[in-house]
Amino acid sequence: MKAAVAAFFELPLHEKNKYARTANELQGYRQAYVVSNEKKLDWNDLLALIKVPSSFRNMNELHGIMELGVRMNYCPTCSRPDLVLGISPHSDASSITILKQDYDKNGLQIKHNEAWVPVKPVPNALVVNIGDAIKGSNGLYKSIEHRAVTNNKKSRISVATFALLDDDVKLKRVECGG
Ligand SMILES: O=C(O)CCC(=O)C(=O)O
Ligand SMILES: [Fe+2]
Repeated sequence: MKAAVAAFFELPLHEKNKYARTANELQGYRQAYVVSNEKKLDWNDLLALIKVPSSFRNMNELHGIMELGVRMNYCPTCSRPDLVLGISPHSDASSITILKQDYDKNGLQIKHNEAWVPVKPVPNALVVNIGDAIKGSNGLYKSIEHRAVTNNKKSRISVATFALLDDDVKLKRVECGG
């Protein structure tokens, strides 16, 4: 999978732009390389896809018709990683997110007690994050704020898969425990 994602991002820009995301579209390719004096901005390329696998069409009450969103991120090396972020701080709109990150590069950080804590990659392991939809339905779980940093030695690829809710689903509190 990583080789396929890398092969896409290594294509010349005019080839990648054949899949460019247009206005009002969530899917497609876009670049976000901007340096600003006021704010750290994103230093990455991304390709987003949204799919509704047929086996998910009669999903559960939480998701309605569940969509799977896949965001492939490519952060090239950056000579000034202090000036940019791979991906700015955010929480995911999903119920859960399953993230594959390069096992030999640090990048992902989560906010814990007001500090950014690196999530050390574990070979062959996936990171599972709780997203806003679970946070909204049950105060016990927190949708985690996270970001990705760049480095000046190696480019980094990550692939995040989001379990997304149908737009019409109303969030409600889930009772836990007994
Ligand atoms: O690159 C990472 O480790 C994080 C990716 C991420 O947060 C996202 O795509 O929503
Ligand atoms: Fe995220």
